[in-house]
Amino acid sequence: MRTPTALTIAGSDSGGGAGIQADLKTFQELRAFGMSAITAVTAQNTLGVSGIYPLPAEAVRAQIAAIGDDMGADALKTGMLFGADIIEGVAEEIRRLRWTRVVVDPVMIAKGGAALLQEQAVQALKKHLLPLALVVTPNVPEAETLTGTKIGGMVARREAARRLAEHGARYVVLKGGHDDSLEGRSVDLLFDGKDFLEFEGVRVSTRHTHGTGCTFAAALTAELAKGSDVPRAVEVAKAFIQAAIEQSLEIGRGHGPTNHWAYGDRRRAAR
Ligand SMILES: Nc1ncnc2c1ncn2[C@@H]1O[C@H](COP(=O)(O)OP(=O)(O)OP(=O)(O)O)[C@@H](O)[C@H]1O
Ligand SMILES: Cc1ncc(CO)c(N)n1
Repeated sequence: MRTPTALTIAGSDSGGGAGIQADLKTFQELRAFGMSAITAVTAQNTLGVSGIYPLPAEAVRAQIAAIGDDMGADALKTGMLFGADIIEGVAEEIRRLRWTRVVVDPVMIAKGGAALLQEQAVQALKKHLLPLALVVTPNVPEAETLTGTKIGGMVARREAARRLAEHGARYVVLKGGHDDSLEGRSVDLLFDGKDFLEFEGVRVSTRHTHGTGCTFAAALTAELAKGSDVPRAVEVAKAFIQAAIEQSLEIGRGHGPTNHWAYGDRRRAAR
């Protein structure tokens, strides 16, 4: 069998819990060959972001072109893109290379409040990238920014998912990490343009949730690279992040990373 390949176009997290580092660890755990195009370097740990150093849009395009013109990618995800010029360059490369298994994680703000996407870049994301997305994976605040509406509970989440699909994304996963209206549960909503599916997990009481969104989207991308359809890929991604949050590593003094090998450990133990 040909080796499945997965590409992440995202920012580097020096702390290793989010961004490129979370993505590559997740790809590896799920047996997809991981490749990366770095958009920005962040100085970051479990306490917060202390520096952001974006790369020129040209450098991001060159990395994507180097991969696309030789190795190809069975699926890709985008994470922190920072600026409108980077977004436009990424969108042009995705179109040029005719990549279709595209997961757009519309990363905007780090847990500590640092802006990972410039305000004026939100329009560029909507205009250039959402139409290329097979799946878009906003959390609740990101969906609020993208739709310009306040999202209070499950009914509002469904409405927001419909609106996001109108921007061109084929599937929308509106994640539930920030929705504490459902006591004891964290429920992700999948919309395919017609029907809704819900993916439910037990809400873990922990502060170690740094990089949950990146890790979830990376697991989804790895499964798509291996040929899964979107609902199945979301199911695996949900199980992957659930294990990674439950089996926390207790690293750092703040919001620690999730455990990227927990899902694999569970699978091996179950055999
Ligand atoms: N405390 C929790 N317990 C169980 N699952 C959780 C918890 N927090 C988040 N999740 C799950 O983790 C995944 C990511 O969701 P979340 O909404 O937190 O993403 P995010 O805000 O984009 O993450 P980040 O910005 O930290 O990378 C979803 O599948 C969500 O249901
Ligand atoms: C580089 C990077 N990407 C994404 C996130 C969101 O978790 C983060 N904190 N850092």
